[in-house]
Amino acid sequence: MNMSSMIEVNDLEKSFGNLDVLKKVSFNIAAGEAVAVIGPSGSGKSTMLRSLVHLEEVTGGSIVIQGKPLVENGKYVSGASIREITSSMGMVFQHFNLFPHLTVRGNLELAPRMLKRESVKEITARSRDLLSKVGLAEKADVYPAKLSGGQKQRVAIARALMLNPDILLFDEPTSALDPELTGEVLRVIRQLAEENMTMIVVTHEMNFARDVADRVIFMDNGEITESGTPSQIFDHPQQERTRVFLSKESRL
Ligand SMILES: Nc1ncnc2c1ncn2[C@@H]1O[C@H](COP(=O)(O)OP(=O)(O)OP(=O)(O)O)[C@@H](O)[C@H]1O
Repeated sequence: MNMSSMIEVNDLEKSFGNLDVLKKVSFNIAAGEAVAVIGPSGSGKSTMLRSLVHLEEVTGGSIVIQGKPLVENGKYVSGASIREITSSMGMVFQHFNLFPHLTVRGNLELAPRMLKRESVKEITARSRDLLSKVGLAEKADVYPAKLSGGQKQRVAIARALMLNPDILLFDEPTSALDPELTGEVLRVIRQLAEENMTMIVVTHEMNFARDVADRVIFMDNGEITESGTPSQIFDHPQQERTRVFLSKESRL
């Protein structure tokens, strides 16, 4: 095993009935790498990401997280190990998934308080720090309904950071936002990348993928058809399908 490998995926397969959504997908993510996953709608990007945190069952292949097997021969390991392994990963969803009945601070503190790994004092200190980090210190006692989409997503990122994840997974974090609100969210993700957080970002934001990612993975029809530096993918795409996709992406 490569010791700096945070995620190793080999021949991952997923079918919904007759539909093969992931067809022997393989990739590695190194510690500190920021990887953007791009590709046409329905190509399997979200399914791939969700498989890493057991939000999907898979039908074949293996996943190893920080040297620990999570999926072997298409089967997740036992329940306790799944929770232990997936707890090293934080996930941010397209639709924020905040708890509407909890304040911003309540959203951040819920999981750490339930886990009881540290004192309430430590938890409240960290939620204050993380809300400052995402520029929302003054919103701690507000309910999500009172926030803009961009603010909600920044709360969701702070919440994901509360459990000190080693890896962050973003599933189209700006796709539900009005264009004028994407910048504030992308800035936070960019800052995390600059701090060398290991991350996978599924995105339709081509400029972001080009500027922030260390590596870009292109998925098409359930397969990784290209992987390389942003310059390799955007300036010299090898595959005709990649060229067609990039030329159609209106935000490029
Ligand atoms: N629960 C499900 N049951 C059946 N089919 C599903 C299910 N979830 C996803 N699919 C199908 O799997 C395929 C891949 O979906 P996925 O969401 O992973 O693609 P994607 O690349 O993330 O697309 P997008 O960019 O539109 O979000 C699609 O054809 C989708 O319709």
